[in-house]
Amino acid sequence: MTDTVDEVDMPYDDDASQQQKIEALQERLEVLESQNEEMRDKLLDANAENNKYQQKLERLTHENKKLKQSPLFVATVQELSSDGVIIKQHGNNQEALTEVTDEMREDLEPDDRVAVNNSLSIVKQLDDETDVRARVMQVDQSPDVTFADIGGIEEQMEEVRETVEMPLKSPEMFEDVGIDPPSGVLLHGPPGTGKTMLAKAVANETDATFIKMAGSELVHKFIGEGAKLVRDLFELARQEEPAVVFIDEIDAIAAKRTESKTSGDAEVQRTMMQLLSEMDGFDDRGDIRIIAATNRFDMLDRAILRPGRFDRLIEVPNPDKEGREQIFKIHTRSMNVADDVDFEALAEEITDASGADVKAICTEAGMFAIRDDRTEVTMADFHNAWEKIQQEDTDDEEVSRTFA
Ligand SMILES: Nc1ncnc2c1ncn2[C@@H]1O[C@H](COP(=O)(O)OP(=O)(O)OP(=O)(O)O)[C@@H](O)[C@H]1O
Repeated sequence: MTDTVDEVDMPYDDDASQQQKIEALQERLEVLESQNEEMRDKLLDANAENNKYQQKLERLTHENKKLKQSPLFVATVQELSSDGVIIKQHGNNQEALTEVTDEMREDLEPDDRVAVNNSLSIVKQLDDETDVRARVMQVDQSPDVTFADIGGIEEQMEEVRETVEMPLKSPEMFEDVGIDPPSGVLLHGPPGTGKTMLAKAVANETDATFIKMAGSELVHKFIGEGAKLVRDLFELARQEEPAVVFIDEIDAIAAKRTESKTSGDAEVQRTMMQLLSEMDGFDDRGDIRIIAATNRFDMLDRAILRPGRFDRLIEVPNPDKEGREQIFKIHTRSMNVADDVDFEALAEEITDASGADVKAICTEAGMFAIRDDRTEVTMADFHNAWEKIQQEDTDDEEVSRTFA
C-alpha cells in the first residue's frame, strides 16, 4: 500500500520555518537513502545465497536421479563408528566402511538392511527382511480347499492329481516303473479359473504345506534380492517337507527376453536363473512339488519349459456351461436359495464368465437379499448380481482406458 502524504509522519513541526522544514526533510532523505542502500545489499546477499541453494538443489536432484538409475545392492549395517558406517554386502559378504549423511545416520541401527550404490554409499534404508519375505511368500500349513470345491475342470484336476499328488503319495510307483515324475507343472489360462485352488487342493490332499510365492513381488530392484528370495523359498520348502510350492504370475520373472538391456531386466534374469538352477537340482528335493501359474503363457521364456523344468503344461480355461452350473452349485451349498432359482438357466446366460465371476455372482446375490431384508436368495437376486458385476467390469474398463 502506498502511504498518502497525510499519513506520512513529517520530520518537522507545523510551525517550523521553511528553511527548517527543508533541512529536516534533507536529513530524513539521507537516512532513507542509507537504509535503502542497506536493504539493497541484503537483497543482493539473499539473491546470491538463493543462487547457491538453487545450484545445490540441482546437483542433489541430479545425484538423486543418478543414484536411482544405477543398480543398487543390498547390505546390512554392522556397526556405526566415528569413522563412518560399517556395512556387510549381501551376496559376497564383504565388509566395507562407508559414509552417510547425518540425517540418515540418525535413523540407522546395526542389523538394518540398506541399499547401497556402486560406490557403496548408502542410498536408502530398506524394509526388514522378514517383512519382504512375508510379502513375497505365504505359507499355509493346511489349506482348506478340497477337490470337491472345484467345478468344471475335471480333466485338469485329474492331470494335477496324477502329476503332483501321486509322486507325493506313492513315490514308489514311479520308482517301480522306472520313470521320474514331472518336475514342475505349469497351469495356464485366464484369471479366476481355479489355478490357485488346484494347487491348494493338492496340498490339502497330500497333507503338504502350501507355499505361495507371487512372481510379481519377486521383481525387486535390488541386485541379488530376487535370487535370494528364490533360494529362501526352496530352503523353506525343504524345512516344511512335504510341500507344494506355488509360484503365481511366473511370467513376471520368466518372460521372454526383450531387446532392452536395463539393469532391471538383468535382475529379473538373475532371479529366473536362480529358479531354474533350483529346479535343475530337483532330484535331491524329495517331497517338494512345484506348480507355477500364468495368465500370459505366450510371454514365457521357453527356457523354463525345457524337460526337467515346467515340462507338464496344463491349460485351465474358463468353464463351459456345465462347468458354470457346477460352480454355482458349489458356491451356493451353504446359501439359502429359493425354489425358483434355476442354475442351468443362469449358467446359460453368463457366457464367458470365469469361476471367480460365478463366485462373485453368488456373493452379490446374497447381498441383494440382505439389502432387501430377506434370508432367501431368489432368481431375481442372481440376475441383478450378474448385471451389477458386468456394470462394474465396464466401469473398470472405462477407468483403465481413461488412465491408459
Ligand atoms: N473352477 C472353479 N471352481 C470353483 N470355484 C472357482 C473356480 N475357479 C475359480 N473359482 C472361485 O474363484 C476364486 C479365485 O480362483 P483362483 O484364485 O483359484 O483363480 P486363479 O486361476 O488362480 O486366478 P489368477 O490367475 O487370477 O490368480 C476362488 O477362490 C473360487 O472362489
